[in-house]
Amino acid sequence: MAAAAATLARRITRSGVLPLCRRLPVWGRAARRPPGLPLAPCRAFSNKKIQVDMNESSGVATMKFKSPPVNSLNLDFLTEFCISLEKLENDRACRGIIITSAIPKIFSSGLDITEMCGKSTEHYTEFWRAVQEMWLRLYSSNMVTLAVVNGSSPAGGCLIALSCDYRIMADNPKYTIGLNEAQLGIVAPFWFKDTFVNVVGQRVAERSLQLGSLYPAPEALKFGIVDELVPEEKLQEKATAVMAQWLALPDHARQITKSMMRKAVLDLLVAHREEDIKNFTSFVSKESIQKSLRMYMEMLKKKKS
Ligand SMILES: CC/C=C\CCC/C=C/C(=O)SCCNC(=O)CCNC(=O)[C@H](O)C(C)(C)COP(=O)(O)OP(=O)(O)OC[C@H]1O[C@@H](n2cnc3c(N)ncnc32)[C@H](O)[C@@H]1OP(=O)(O)O
Repeated sequence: MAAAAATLARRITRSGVLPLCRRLPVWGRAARRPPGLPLAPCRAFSNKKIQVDMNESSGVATMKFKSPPVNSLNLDFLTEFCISLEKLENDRACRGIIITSAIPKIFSSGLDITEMCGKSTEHYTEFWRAVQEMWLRLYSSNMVTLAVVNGSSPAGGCLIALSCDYRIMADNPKYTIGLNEAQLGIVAPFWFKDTFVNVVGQRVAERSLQLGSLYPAPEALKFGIVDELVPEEKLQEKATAVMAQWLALPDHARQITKSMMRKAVLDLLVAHREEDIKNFTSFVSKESIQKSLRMYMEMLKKKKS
């Protein structure tokens, strides 16, 4: 796993996001199975933290986060995420992915705060490169990406949802979503901000980022952070229907449009990747930031007692 991560990191450092030519638009890739053949069975691959099920007849994979207690995004998780995404991206049968959680009430708690506390500069560098890599791959994916947010989704968890093409959230006001970095005394990086702006617009993004707002599901819908609320027991049915609607179009037109809409934001991180890593490592290494993060973790633990 570590070797695979290193290879991924090396590749991205050398050439930026996977070149578009490798992700050429293809008309209805999954629809190429010769008519009359029996439906292919589902294929699955599972690592420690993410379960992936590929339905070959629909061309849709489901990626389920299963990293208790709260699907926090640590280095191992991020590495698995990138490897799974690369496998699916290279699978000509796969046209869409549904990203969801197997942990009740939690989609993802965001970046693992322990990865940003009391570690070395080398560790922060490796961790941040993996965070960048996850976003670059997901945001630039040629597949239709659908987030099924079936629980709370702060910060990095929200970024995953925002990076998808469409977001369905469970209709439960106890579940919250948003970029709450300011509440931790840290700052959402420019590409988190740009992704957010591309979804909700400048005004909502600015206010939400300054306040570090976490929105209960109904408010998240009101501000456009998610596209639809669905009763929890209907999420799967709805996801299948939404995916079918997106996949009814020729891939190439959708893919080129998506690339056109997202290219500027992706290019910016690719061009400033090393600078962004330096910013992160020097910011997170400051004693004042370490103190804020420690206090936040303590607050999380106290909340229980
Ligand atoms: C220049 C740029 C600089 C910096 C940019 C950095 C950008 C950062 C992005 C991020 O994603 S930061 C992370 C933000 N995440 C949060 O604020 C979420 C915090 N967690 C929660 O709010 C809740 O835990 C919850 C997700 C709503 C779940 O609540 P629940 O009551 O179900 O669980 P509990 O709080 O008891 O947590 C269980 C267990 O998990 C630990 N935990 C929770 N979140 C994290 C996390 N993000 N990282 C690491 N650990 C986390 C929590 O402490 C508990 O641990 P314990 O069992 O040992 O007490």
